[in-house]
Amino acid sequence: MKRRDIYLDNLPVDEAKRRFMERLEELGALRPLNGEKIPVSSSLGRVTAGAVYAKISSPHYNSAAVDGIAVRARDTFGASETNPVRLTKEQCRYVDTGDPLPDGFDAVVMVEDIQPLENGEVELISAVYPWQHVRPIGEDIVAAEMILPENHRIRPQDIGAMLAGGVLEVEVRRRPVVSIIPTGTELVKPGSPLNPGDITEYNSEVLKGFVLEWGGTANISDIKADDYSLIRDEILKALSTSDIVIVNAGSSAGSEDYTSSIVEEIGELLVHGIASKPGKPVILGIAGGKPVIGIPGYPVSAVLAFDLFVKPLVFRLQGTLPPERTRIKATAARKIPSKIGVEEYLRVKLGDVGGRMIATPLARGAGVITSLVRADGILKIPAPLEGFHAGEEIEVELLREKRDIENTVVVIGSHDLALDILGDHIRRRYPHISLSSAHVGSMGGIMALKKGETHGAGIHLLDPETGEYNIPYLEKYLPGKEIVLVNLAYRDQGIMVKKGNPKNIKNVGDLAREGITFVNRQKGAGTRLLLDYELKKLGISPERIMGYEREEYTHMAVAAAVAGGSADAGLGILAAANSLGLDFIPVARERYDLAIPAEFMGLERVKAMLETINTPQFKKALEALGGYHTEKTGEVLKEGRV
Ligand SMILES: Nc1nc2c(c(=O)[nH]1)N[C@H]1C(S)=C(S)[C@@H](COP(=O)(O)OP(=O)(O)OC[C@H]3O[C@@H](n4cnc5c(N)ncnc54)[C@H](O)[C@@H]3O)O[C@H]1N2
Ligand code: MOO
Repeated sequence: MKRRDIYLDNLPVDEAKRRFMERLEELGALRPLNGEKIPVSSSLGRVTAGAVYAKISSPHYNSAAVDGIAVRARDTFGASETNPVRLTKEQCRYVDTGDPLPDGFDAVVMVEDIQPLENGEVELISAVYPWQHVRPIGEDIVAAEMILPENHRIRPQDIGAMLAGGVLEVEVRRRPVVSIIPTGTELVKPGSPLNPGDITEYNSEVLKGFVLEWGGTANISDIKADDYSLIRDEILKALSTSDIVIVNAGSSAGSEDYTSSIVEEIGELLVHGIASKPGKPVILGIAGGKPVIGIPGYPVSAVLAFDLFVKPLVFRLQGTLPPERTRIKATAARKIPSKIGVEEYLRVKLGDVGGRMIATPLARGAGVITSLVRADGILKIPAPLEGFHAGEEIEVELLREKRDIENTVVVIGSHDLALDILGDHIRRRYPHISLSSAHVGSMGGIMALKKGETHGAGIHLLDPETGEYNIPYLEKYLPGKEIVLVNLAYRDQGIMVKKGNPKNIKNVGDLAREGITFVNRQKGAGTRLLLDYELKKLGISPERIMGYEREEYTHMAVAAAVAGGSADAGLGILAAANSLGLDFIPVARERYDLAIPAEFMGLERVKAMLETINTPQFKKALEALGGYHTEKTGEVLKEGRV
């Protein structure tokens, strides 16, 4: 009979860590690994397994520190401008920087400070003291002196010091070996044809990448199906060849989640389940004196749990501690709710706007690996908190350099592929500048402008009264604010339907037909306002559209819903339809603008953005998407107080 594992614990993260580390410590499993001798020239990044001592002194002879003449200091005593001292040929020798100091000499005078005379003699107008401008034996390193202590991560300058000290080989800690076992009957190797239910196995490569960054090595085993004895045998094999064993997935409460029972059978199960989100179903155990860790299957959970529990081990086995991430203070852009009793790790985007660091949360789903790709930082919400209010000060751990964030222009508002292309083109022209765009709809963009949280808003808001785009909304919501309104493009909006238009949808009116399911955009999205405007013109009430309430946040998400078959139609841009092979029924040509507060126009990153918008390369790339029109692209449509 299949046994279903139920979580044993819901331990606070710190408590789980303490329990695990203390037991490993008791067993001696955290002792730094033994050393191995390797050439100094390939020791970069490795950790010394013992102190390193110099074999020779550096310099190993007394050497001239400058170009000039070697002298005996006492011969120069008393020299002054009014009483120059004359040295004979025997009393001086010309030397270059680095030359050995000739026998019997004890100082060097810089070539600039001597007055050569015709007969080979020289005149000095100031005295020198003994050993002036001489690098004596051992100035840098004295033979037998300690160059590096034990447990020191070797840097380029350390390599220089060792080689100068005559050390050619160094004893470094063996790299910790981490075995990673991907499990799951649904998993297939990257590149395999994908049938419904198949999942591309990529966690192991992500985890391996981290192990390498941390100084270890990783072995990835073949994918193991969800089978108790297969997984157990693989763990036993891995224990004999590695220092840490990771089982990926199968850590939750599913009927095929065996890891915790296996750990109980072959060793000691210390923790199953922590009060963290993501990362909850972690398994911490020990077998054969080595850590065996069950890491959740969802990619973000996997990365987080790996960071919490495996990173410290990889560093400890090398005799070091993990580096700490930089923390900065930021302001929460919106309310960030969180469940009490669970420590939450939220990925956030950061924007440096008007002197404040603004943090906007990214998608929370544990399966959204791109939230980690896009994240600038991690916000840890402590278990006792219910989250944060909008505007509250929070502390964020940086995943990117602060300088890169400070060189990022923030555009919040409606989603448009043109922004992705713009970001790419800005980076081509200015490698140090990036564009970060958050997709909250046109109205969300205007609100972000109002709150001073963005350098620009991407908007396409049609005023149903006047038929005018954007300006009436700026006047209404940002009265008196100095704004520069720049056109990004005109674009075709239309109904996206499956290839061949199987439901024969011809216009907006058809969306209300029996049997048609629709997928909408979120409230405040310009595309949704356009739909409402078109429906109103036709006198169709939204309730008649099946799926009007279903909201997606981007054109691509709407296109994906249509391509995936969960909706028959959705409103969006031609480029989104094209990219997923959908048919497109044009509805309107609309104006998509960037609204930029005048106060930001002087910023280098904003200037770089506006300059890039005006390049022929950018316009050409936009046109190539299909459905974009660039006649007005880059044109300032309004400037000044609205
Ligand atoms: N009834 C409950 N179900 C679940 C709970 C719960 O508390 N009660 N917790 C959820 C949480 S939280 C997580 S996290 C997941 C993790 O469960 P597992 O560790 O058992 O992982 P799987 O269910 O096997 O996989 C989850 C997901 O990730 C994909 N996956 C797995 N391995 C890989 C890999 N190597 N590369 C890429 N993707 C991978 C897998 O196919 C699934 O889609 O459990 C919840 N369930
Ligand atoms: O805790 Mo799971 O790890 O949320 O996704």
